[in-house]
Amino acid sequence: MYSVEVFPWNKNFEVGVPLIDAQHQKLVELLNVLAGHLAYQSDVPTLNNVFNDLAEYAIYHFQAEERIWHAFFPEDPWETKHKEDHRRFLATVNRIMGGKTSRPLDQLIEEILTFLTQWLAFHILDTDMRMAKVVLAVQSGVPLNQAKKQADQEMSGAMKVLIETMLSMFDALSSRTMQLAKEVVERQKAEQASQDALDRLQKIASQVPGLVFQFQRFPDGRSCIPYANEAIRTIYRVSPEEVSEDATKILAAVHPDDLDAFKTSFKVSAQNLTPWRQEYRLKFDDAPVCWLFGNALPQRQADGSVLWHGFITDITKQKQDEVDLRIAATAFELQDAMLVTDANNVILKVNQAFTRITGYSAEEVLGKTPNLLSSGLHDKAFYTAMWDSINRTDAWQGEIWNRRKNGEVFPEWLIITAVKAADEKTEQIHHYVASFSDITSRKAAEEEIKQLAFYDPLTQLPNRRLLQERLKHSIDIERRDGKRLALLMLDLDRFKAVNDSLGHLAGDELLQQVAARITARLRDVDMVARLGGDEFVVLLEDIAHPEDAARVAEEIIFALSKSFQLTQSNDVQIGVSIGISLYPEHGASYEELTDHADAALYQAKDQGRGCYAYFSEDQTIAARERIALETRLRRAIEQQELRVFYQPQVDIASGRIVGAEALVRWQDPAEGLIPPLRFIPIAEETGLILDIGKWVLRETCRQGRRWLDEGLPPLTLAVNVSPQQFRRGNISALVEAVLNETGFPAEHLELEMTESGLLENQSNVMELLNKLRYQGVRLAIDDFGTGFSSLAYLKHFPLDVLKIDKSFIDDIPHLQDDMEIAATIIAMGHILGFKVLAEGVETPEQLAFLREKNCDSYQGYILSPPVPAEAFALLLREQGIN
Ligand SMILES: Nc1nc2c(ncn2[C@@H]2O[C@H](COP(=O)(O)O[C@H]3[C@@H](O)[C@H](n4cnc5c(=O)[nH]c(N)nc54)O[C@@H]3COP(=O)(O)O)[C@@H](O)[C@H]2O)c(=O)[nH]1
Repeated sequence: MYSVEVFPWNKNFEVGVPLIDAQHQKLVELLNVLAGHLAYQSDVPTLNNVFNDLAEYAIYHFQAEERIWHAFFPEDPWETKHKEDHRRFLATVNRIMGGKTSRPLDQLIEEILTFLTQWLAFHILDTDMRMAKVVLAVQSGVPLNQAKKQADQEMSGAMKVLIETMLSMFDALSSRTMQLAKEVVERQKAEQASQDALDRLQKIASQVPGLVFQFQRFPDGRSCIPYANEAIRTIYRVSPEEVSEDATKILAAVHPDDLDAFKTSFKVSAQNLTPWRQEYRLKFDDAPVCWLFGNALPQRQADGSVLWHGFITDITKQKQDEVDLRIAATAFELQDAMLVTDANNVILKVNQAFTRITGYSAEEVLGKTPNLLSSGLHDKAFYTAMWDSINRTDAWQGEIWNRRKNGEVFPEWLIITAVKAADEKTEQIHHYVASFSDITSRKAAEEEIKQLAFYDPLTQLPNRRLLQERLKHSIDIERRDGKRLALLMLDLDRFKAVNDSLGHLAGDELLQQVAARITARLRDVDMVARLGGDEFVVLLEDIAHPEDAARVAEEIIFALSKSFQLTQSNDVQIGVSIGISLYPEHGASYEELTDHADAALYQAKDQGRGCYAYFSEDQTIAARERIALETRLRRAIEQQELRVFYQPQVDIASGRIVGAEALVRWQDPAEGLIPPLRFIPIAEETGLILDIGKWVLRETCRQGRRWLDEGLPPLTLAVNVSPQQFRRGNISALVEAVLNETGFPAEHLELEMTESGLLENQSNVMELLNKLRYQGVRLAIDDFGTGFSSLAYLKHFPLDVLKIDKSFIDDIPHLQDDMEIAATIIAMGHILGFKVLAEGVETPEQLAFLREKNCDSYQGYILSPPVPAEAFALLLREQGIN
């Protein structure tokens, strides 16, 4: 509650009646409260309350007083006047209160205060005091009138003086006291307002990211920080209090390299009263350097000092970003071409290196896609794999061929990186950054290095190192696949003589031509290497038979035996010796195979020039024999030394010859009749079987026609068809041509094929057999039971005859198993609709068994071995007579 002590309660105010004095004291309190409200300029509602309190209390007090006076002065004029004074008091207070809305508040309060003061002086200190004295006298037994006189006398002197003194004091004091009170209130309000403003500012300052401060510099050089927000603790590591009187600690934190500039900047700002703006660093031993930016406005102070108000922000991150940007900008303009696209692959930015490498300026490519660089050398799968990688791993790098503006295609090493949004959750790609370098020269250098490291500079053939690596790799593959390879070690004969007589240049030229001739004779999968001097090595991969290596060796020997045309001489003759080692027979490493091929080379040389030898002598002999036989067989075919023999096929039920199997023989002029088992395998290996098969078919059909024309009974003539014929020859076309050519009826021709022949040609065998069937030819399965096929499998093929292999017949009737197998084949064959023929029947027991098992037919020595056509015709004729 506001309270200004206008009238501090005084003992002199007491009338002597305790009840009344207590109430007077309360009234004076209310008076002072009112004065306080005047001083503090309270609002109307508050004043209303005070007035109401005053009026209520006055009424209460008046009633108390009046009851006392009435008890002592009933119907006395003093009592009447006293009551009259009380009514006037209330009327005056109500009047003043009634004017409170139309008059200035302080005027109103002053008026009531004046009134109350006078009331205190004239009513309380005079009337009430006087009446109290009377009451006290009457109580002590003094008659009323005498008591009144005594009271008048007592009140006339000192009390009057007191009242007047008090009133004049009030006049003098009240206005000043009120004035002072008003000033105090004004000041308090102003202070409150400025405190509020300061609180607000501090609140704002505490939220400012950075340091808000005042810095003061005095003419004598001292400085201090009168104000700093809390940020000073984290930035400068001091409290605002530590530097409020002395700013030295701040200066101590400034980086030594920036200190002079820091001080100078304040000096200049102070001199010119221009804003202080400065970037500088702070240095603490235990932390990285931090960058600050300060900005403050200076004001000259009355004492000559300068006071800055401003703020300092930490710009370390910004500085780092600037550095990063500078680095990025510098990096962007380095040697590698750079290209930035948006998420749709539209080019947004390229650097100068891009222009230098591609020939396209930035203006020419911005807004386009990198497709304009496409060389067309990569297929769709390449780009699909590339984008797959980018989508999966956000990056791709590799070699790619692109096209320059001038059309030139060039290799580049390309790195593409997808740039995603900072918000990792969205995973949204915003840009692609590609950098690439032209690797034309690098590739050329790599190629050159590779060439030097792995190739012989004279012949451009692989060198020892490359051979070694390739052989190692090949051994791994062959081992896995169970295949074999051969290493041929070559040594040129008479090369030294050429070198010595015609010079090194001629020698070099010869070596180059030798390299070319060897290369020309090899398959793509093979390799020829030059180890140095006149030493060459040939690596043959995946060879089917050991003698294949010998064949290649012979071809090379032959190729190098022809004369060479050199610049200096037209007719240079050399030769070559070749040593052969085989994997896996002769070794399983480069060292073993080369050592053994080398050893074989010495053996070859021992046998005279222009020879080859295997590491194993047996193999050399076998290979040479086979090759010799092959050579002879070729000649035999040319010389028409082949013959067809016929072995009768007999119907078991009737015992009559119903057909014959055509079997080839070689009638060698020197050696005599050579059986097919000696030359058919070689013919298969070399492909000669195609010619032989063709000849046998033609010869058989011609003979068959002749027999028909001679009136012999019609027969089924069976011709063997090798797997090679199925695979490589167009057997259906051949059959058609031969039948047309010879006039032999298709239905009398039977083609025999082995199970393996069928299995090897699975993909198109059904189609082929159907075709042959359609042509009217009969089809038989030879050697049934020796392969892996089952009857269930064979039933799918359009076959007519099953030929039980001789091996199941041989031990009948001695081997129960074979008998059961033969019986089963016959039974099952019949169920599946095939005719069954037994091969190699030599004994009556065998024949009896077959008859018992209802086998359809047989062939075998029991009747006749294969015989020439004339002999077979005799058999037929004899049968006719019988
Ligand atoms: N692709 C071609 N293969 C042919 C051709 N001519 C023959 N051959 C195949 O050569 C293999 C050996 O034939 P060959 O020496 O003629 O032997 C046949 C018969 O002489 C022999 N045989 C017949 N009956 C008996 C007998 O009672 N005892 C016995 N020890 N041998 C007998 O069986 C051979 C017939 O075999 P097959 O062809 O399986 O019916 C042989 O595999 C011929 O196929 C040809 O022109 N092309």
